[in-house]
Amino acid sequence: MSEERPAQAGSAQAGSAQAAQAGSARAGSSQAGSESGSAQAGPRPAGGAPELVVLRLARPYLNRLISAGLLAAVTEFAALALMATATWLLMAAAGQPPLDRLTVAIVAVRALAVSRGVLRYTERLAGHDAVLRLVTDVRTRVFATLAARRGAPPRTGDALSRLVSDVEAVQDLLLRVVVPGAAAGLVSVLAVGLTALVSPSAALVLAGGLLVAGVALPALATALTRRAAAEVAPLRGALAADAVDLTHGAADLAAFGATGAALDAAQRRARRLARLERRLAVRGFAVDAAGVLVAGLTAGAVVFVALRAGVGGVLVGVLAVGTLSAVEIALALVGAARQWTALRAGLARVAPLITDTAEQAPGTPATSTDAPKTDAGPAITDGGRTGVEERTPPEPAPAALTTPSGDRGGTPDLRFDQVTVRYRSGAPAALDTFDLDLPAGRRVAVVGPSGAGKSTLAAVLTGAVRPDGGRVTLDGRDLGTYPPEDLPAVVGGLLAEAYVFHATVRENLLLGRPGADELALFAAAEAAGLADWVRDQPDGWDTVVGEEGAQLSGGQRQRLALARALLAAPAVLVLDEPTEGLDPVAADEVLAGALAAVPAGRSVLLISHRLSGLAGLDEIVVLDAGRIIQRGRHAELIATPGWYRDQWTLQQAAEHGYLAVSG
Ligand SMILES: Nc1ncnc2c1ncn2[C@@H]1O[C@H](COP(=O)(O)OP(=O)(O)OP(=O)(O)O)[C@@H](O)[C@H]1O
Repeated sequence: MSEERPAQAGSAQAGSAQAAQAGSARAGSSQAGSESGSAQAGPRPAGGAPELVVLRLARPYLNRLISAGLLAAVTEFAALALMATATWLLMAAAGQPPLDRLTVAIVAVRALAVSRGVLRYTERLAGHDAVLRLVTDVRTRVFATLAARRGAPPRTGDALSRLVSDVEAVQDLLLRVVVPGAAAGLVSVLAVGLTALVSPSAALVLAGGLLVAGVALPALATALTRRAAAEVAPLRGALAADAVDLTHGAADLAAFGATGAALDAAQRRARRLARLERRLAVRGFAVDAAGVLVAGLTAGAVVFVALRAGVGGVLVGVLAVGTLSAVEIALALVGAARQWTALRAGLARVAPLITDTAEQAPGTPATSTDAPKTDAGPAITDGGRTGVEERTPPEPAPAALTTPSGDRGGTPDLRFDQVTVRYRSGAPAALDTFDLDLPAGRRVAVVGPSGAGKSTLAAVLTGAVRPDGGRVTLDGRDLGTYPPEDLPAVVGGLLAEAYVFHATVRENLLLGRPGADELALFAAAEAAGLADWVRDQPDGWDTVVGEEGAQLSGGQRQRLALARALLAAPAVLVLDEPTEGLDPVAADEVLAGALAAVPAGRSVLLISHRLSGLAGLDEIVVLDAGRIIQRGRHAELIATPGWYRDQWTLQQAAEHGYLAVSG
């Protein structure tokens, strides 16, 4: 079966060229390495091969590691000696010799059987003692490097994966590869030496068998599994990152109708991982079976040669069993090689973080291994359809926000009819018999104190919360009867605390309208007050915004989320606190820009705790504890005693001073 290339996996996962690019970068960063015959997942760290970087770090614990290796060798040798002695005892006893001739062997069998357990325990103790000390050092270094990369931190899922599974690769390298490998090598040499004392020709045959078991088969195992194994660790990292996006960004994915695509991408990745792991297991078992065959053939050949050399019957039996035992010990190298192959990608990911600590200054962009762009999730866009390649955005041509390409029909009339929402039975209603008409083209604001039920209204509209009573209809059709995938095109927009994905600005915007052209992107960014910032970035639309938009200011994050909602341009646009985190002047500008950008004929439901900028709206509804306590236009409401007028006065005073209000 031919190996699938990571890039192909990426394209399959995301179903588009752009996603393939991101997917291959995320899931297959090791491709280059594997193609060039190396299983590394990224560039070679400054300190050389990843294994050498790790082993160099192990220097302070060298004595402990050597002790562990020697104890492992003695343990294996004790096992071999036990088998050989027990065979001699059984075969010699068959001849019914005087008991005193067997005494030494009987005592030896007992001593070896007991000591094997004790030795194994001591070896494990010594090995783990050294390795756990080393792993603590490695974790500290990795953590320090990740923490220092404030300029371009890796994703939470990815960082977690590095801290946990990749660092465990260091542990496994020593405990499962280096120590048992060294022990197997040492015991093999001893076994050949002892056999040579009995029959040099049998020793030669044994040496041949041991070379096949300890060198040829491990090399075969490495060759058969290297490429698949190199893809597994980055895929696991990508899946961890998917989990972060799918959980933290669930509401936004749903609001833009992208949940299915994101889930599909994650599932494709999970299936790819399962396929690779199955392939690794099948090839691994095949090599194991070949190992058993080699053991049998070597034992047969040793017996044949020993008999021809005139070795006595009892000793031939000892040689046969000893050979089986020795080859089995050498076969541990196959397991070590497989482990090594599986560990290499993880080691390659962790090694730069060990060597980086000193060099990586805070704020320094990450190296290509960690370039956030490579980690950007392909699942959030259905990209590859923009055709926009320029690194620096050009000056935008004047453009109005256009609606998405598909004809969605006219704007439907939205109606809330006695809607009641209760999050828990017995708890006060978050929305209590709420009524609202939003005919096509109308613009309504819902305001009210914290906890009044404003965001609950948005949640009902996006289908995230189902009413306990009453109806929400679009052109008379119950909202609940719309397929979830159709709803975002009709009603949606900016949710409270919108999630910004660790991807480029472009990819974040395209979540709103996959395939939007650059003109549309600019129009939305302009309306949200983000375009100047994009133009100032060296990477323009390809600027990576960091996990949850960490590399943006709070205001920029909000503008990005607003631009995405404006780009989506559903028939009924919901804007939940669109100016949250902006200063009053910027908030007024952005709100005015956003409302002006909504095409005529589309409806707007604006949710806000800020009352500035609402004068042009058709209606303002004041909510308190889920109930409507006031409604009317801005001019009417500030002329009427009540919550709205009080709040307006307070907010104006806070923003402009009491003199401005009284004047
Ligand atoms: N997921 C939830 N589970 C339980 N109760 C909730 C949940 N979401 C909101 N509530 C409750 O419903 C009521 C209305 O909350 P909602 O978030 O709609 O208010 P809000 O007007 O948007 O407030 P704010 O302006 O502070 O965001 C509150 O009492 C809140 O505690």
